[in-house]
Amino acid sequence: MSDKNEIVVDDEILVRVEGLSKKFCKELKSSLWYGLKDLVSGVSGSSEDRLLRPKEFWAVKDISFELRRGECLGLIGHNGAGKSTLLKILNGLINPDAGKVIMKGRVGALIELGAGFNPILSGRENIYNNGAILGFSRKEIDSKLDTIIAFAELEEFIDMPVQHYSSGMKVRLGFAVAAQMEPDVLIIDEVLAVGDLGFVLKCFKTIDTILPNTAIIFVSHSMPMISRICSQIILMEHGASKFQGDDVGKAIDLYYTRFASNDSNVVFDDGSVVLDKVDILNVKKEHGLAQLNWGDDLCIDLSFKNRSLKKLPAFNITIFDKEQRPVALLTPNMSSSEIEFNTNEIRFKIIHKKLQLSKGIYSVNISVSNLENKAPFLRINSVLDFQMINDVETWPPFLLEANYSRK
Ligand SMILES: Nc1ncnc2c1ncn2[C@@H]1O[C@H](COP(=O)(O)OP(=O)(O)OP(=O)(O)O)[C@@H](O)[C@H]1O
Repeated sequence: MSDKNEIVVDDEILVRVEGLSKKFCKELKSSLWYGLKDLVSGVSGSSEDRLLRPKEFWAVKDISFELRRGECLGLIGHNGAGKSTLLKILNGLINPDAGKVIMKGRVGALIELGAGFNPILSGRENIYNNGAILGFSRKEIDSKLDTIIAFAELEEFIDMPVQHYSSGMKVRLGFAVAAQMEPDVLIIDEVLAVGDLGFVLKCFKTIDTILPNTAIIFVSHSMPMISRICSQIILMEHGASKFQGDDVGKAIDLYYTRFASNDSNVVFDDGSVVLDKVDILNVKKEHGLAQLNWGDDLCIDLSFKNRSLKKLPAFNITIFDKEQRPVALLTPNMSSSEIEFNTNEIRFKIIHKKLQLSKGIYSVNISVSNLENKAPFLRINSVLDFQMINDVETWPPFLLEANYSRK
């Protein structure tokens, strides 16, 4: 087996990770006992490292990747998938049980809110501390200080102890230090989500600026953010890689598919009408999920039991994307609409021709209300999910058909 020092990292590759694994124990008592046993027997590095003992599990399992300057790796996955643990190993905060990490150059990291800061020191003193850790001289930090403080927009509070900063202020300072110190490798965990929109936009602008000279590893649950900056993705599940590659759209689709559920949620119900059946017609289904090709007709079949309505109500069908943003409303019915309505049931089909929603998973909310005064009778969220299939990757919610012709 080759020794860690023998591996030659080619010039361009800034991060090389090989077969990285980390196990944790679910129970404190066993964890302490194993820790003691490992200390005594000095098993670190032995073949036993690859085996799980009772109550242990793999938080990170056999992860490998390479990253060059200008590349941004997105780590995505459900809560507890192992993303932060992987980042902490990369940043040297915890040791792996197996595998190797080779990093080149200066590593900037924004991992946990406030981590890397001494809470009793001021923002200014922390900038000097962090700069020194990154290998900058006092003179070099002096020359960057004003830019960092201005970027963090903390001029007024820079001499206040960091323990009194708000979450957003800590993130501003952390990102300003990490990004303005010209890192070769920049590691960013979920923390950006704490900043306000203005700061997040500023961070993205900075990431765009430094990316050509930096390798970035970025963890987020926000798929718009991931798709905005990442050139490759690892989708983690229970520590292992479920998908790895540069097809960012495919990775995000897979991520969303894991959260697709048929659980509907009644949010308002006065008992006057009951949903009996809802389905999408003329589609193929995979694992119960209706699949439409881009440009297909959307045809929803609906039946309600009528308990007490005397008049035809209004039906509002809203389509949401997987981030739960409303993307479209189907035009509500009018009193003249051809809906089968009687004292027992209400039945109809609702058709939208040539649906041009972008690739991805969507859910449908239904509300039934009084046609005249809009008073609600029934509202059900996520009454069904469907998936739009398309070869074309698009991030805006619609891919609208367009014809190009001579003037
Ligand atoms: N020090 C620790 N001791 C024991 N278990 C730990 C420790 N740190 C993390 N874990 C466990 O490892 C697993 C992975 O956690 P991790 O924080 O890496 O997940 P994550 O993908 O970053 O999740 P999230 O999206 O919630 O931030 C979880 O089951 C967590 O409980």
